[in-house]
Amino acid sequence: MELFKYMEMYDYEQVLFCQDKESGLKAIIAIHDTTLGPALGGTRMWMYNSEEEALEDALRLARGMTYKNAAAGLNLGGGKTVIIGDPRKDKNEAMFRAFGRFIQGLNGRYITAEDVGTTVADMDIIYQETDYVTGISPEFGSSGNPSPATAYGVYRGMKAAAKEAFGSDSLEGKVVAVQGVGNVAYHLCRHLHEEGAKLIVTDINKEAVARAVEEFGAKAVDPNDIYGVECDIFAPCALGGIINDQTIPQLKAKVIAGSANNQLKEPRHGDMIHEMGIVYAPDYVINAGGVINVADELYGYNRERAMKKIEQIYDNIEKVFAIAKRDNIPTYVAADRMAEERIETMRKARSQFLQNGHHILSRRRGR
Ligand SMILES: NC(=O)C1=CN([C@@H]2O[C@H](COP(=O)(O)OP(=O)(O)OC[C@H]3O[C@@H](n4cnc5c(N)ncnc54)[C@H](O)[C@@H]3O)[C@@H](O)[C@H]2O)C=CC1
Ligand SMILES: CC(C)CC(=O)C(=O)O
Repeated sequence: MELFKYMEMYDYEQVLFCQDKESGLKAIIAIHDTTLGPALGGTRMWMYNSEEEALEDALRLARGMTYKNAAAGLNLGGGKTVIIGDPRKDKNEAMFRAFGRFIQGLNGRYITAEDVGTTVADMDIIYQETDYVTGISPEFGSSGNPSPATAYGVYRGMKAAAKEAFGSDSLEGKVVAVQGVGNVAYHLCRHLHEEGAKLIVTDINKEAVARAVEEFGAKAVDPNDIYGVECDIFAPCALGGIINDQTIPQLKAKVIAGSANNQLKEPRHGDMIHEMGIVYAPDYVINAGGVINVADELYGYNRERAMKKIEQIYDNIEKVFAIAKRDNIPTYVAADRMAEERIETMRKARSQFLQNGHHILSRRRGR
C-alpha cells in the first residue's frame, strides 16, 4: 500500500507505528479525523497474516469510527488501534503499559477502549500510564465492558430494521441467524431470546456455541453454513468483510443487522443487497452502543443517561431509512450522508477563531 496516497484519498490525519521490543508490542494507531473532537476507538488485538493486513484493518476501522461517532451525535472524532499478536498467548503487562505511554504521548488526541481481543483488565493496565482510556473497571468510575451496551444498541436497531422489513418491530417468532457468539452477540442473543426470537448460531469457538445452545435454545450450524440458513434476520457479529460476492448469493434473510464493524467487503456489496431488497442496518449506526456508553465517561459516567442515548439507536436507524427513501439511495450511502453532513456542519460552525486556554499573546508577559 502506498500509505500517504491512501491517507490523502480518505483524509487520514495521522498513523503511528509503535514498537517495544522487550514486551513484543507492535501496534498501529490510526487517527482518521478529529473535526468533532478527540478520536475515540477501541484497540483490537489479532493475529494478522501480515503487517499490511494489520495496517489496512487499522485504517478502515479508524475511518469507521469517525462515521460512527458522528452519526451517533457524539463530539468525538475517529481512531482505532490494532495490536499484532495472539490475544490468548502474546499479552503481557509491559506490553499494555508501553502502549499506554504511546497513547499518553498523543496528549488526548486519541482515546482508547476495548475491541476484539482486548478486555477490561487490559484497559486497567493501560490506565496506569494514561488517562486517555475508557472501558476500565467500574471501581475507577468507569463504564466497564462496553459489549452489553453494544448488544443492547444492536437489539434496538434490529427492531427498527424489522419494522421497516416486516411492518412490526416485534421479534417474537422471528428467526435470527447470528454469526459469532462472542462478547456482544452473547448479550444480543439474551435480548432476542427474552423477546421470543428463534436463534441459529455459529462460531469457530465451540464453547461459545455450546453456551448459546444451552442458555437460549439456539440451533447450531457450521461457520460456513450460516449465510444460507432459512431465517428472517442475519446478524453478523464476528469480523468484517462478510457481505461479499461469495456470501450474498447464499443469503435468505430479509434483514441484515449485527454488531460487526465493516460488514460490507466493498461499497458495491451494499448496492447489491439493496437491489435484492434486503433491509441493511448500517454497521456503524447499529453498533454504536459501546462507544456511546464509554463516551459518557467523558462527562462522569451515568448509566441511565448512557442507556437512554443507546436506546435512540432505534430512531437513528429509522432516520437512515428515511434518508435512503428520500434520496433513493442504499442505506449504507444514507448513513454516510448523515455522518458527513454533521461533520461538515460542525467544521463550518468552528471556522471562527476561539482561543483555547492561553491566548498566544499571553506569551509576551514577563518579557
Ligand atoms: N465489543 C464491543 O463493544 C463492540 C464490538 N464491535 C464489533 O462487533 C464484533 C464482535 O465483537 P466482540 O463480541 O467484542 O468480539 P468477540 O471476539 O468477543 O466475539 C467475536 C466472536 O466471533 C467468533 N468468530 C471469529 N471468526 C469467526 C468466523 N469466521 N465464523 C464464526 N465465528 C467467528 C469468535 O470466535 C468470537 O467468539 C467485532 O466486529 C467488533 O469490532 C463493534 C462495536 C462495539
Ligand atoms: C468502545 C468501543 C466499543 C468502540 C469501538 O472501537 C467500536 O465501536 O468499534
